Amino acid sequence: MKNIISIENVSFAYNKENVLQDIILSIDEGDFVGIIGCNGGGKSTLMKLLIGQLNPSKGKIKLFNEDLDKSNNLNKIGYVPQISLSSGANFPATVEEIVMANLYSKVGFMKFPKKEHKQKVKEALKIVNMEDYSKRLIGNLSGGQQQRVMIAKALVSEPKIIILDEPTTGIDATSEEQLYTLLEKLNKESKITIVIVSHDFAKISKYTNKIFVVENNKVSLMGKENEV
Ligand SMILES: Nc1ncnc2c1ncn2[C@@H]1O[C@H](COP(=O)(O)OP(=O)(O)OP(=O)(O)O)[C@@H](O)[C@H]1O
Repeated sequence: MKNIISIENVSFAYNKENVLQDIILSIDEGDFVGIIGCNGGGKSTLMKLLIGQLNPSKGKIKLFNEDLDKSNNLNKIGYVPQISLSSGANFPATVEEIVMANLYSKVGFMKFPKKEHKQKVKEALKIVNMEDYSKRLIGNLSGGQQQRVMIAKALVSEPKIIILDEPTTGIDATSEEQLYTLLEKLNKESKITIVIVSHDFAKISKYTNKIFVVENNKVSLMGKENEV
């Protein structure tokens, strides 16, 4: 399988606090990757390094075989950050506005979205089964529905990889199962590589083909590859 992300001996520290040390990690096209580990272990930090929001203090990250810091391919990664559902409750934006926000670079500054942009938003919302909610304020949706909108937002820019940081926090078991089923479909049918951070080992084991454990400043691969 084609390698799309490779982390080579990367270390990272916030000020003097060493969070990740000499880590090695490889993700191939079509992988469904789980990232687990204890609280404060460095999972979110690792995700932020993958999307170029943080830079390694040592080592190299490659995206599609190019140095990530010089790469033009960062737009091929869709990122669904850890969200606090309560903080978004009063956010005065509709579902379609939230998803459209990821097309602003295509729409252009101070310009109105064209028909084609609206169509893309509609298609992304259809994939996550939220097309009937496009005019609703984001704060008036359930936690599971808000997460689906965030995935539509990531999908609208047609990514090759989607990275999700604990997307099931605060949502019920049924919505969680639906979310994983949706991710599985995107992975199998749309061939999108998925990287998901979670505390739920049982769920992660069921859906992923590769699991990395972030622990004691290190990242190790669990012996699960090729089982699925
Ligand atoms: N912006 C920051 N500045 C300084 N330290 C930070 C910053 N962000 C995170 N840290 C510290 O880095 C360490 C790793 O944090 P990180 O958020 O990556 O862990 P995590 O594994 O995602 O945790 P959780 O499971 O609780 O979400 C923690 O000790 C945290 O306090």
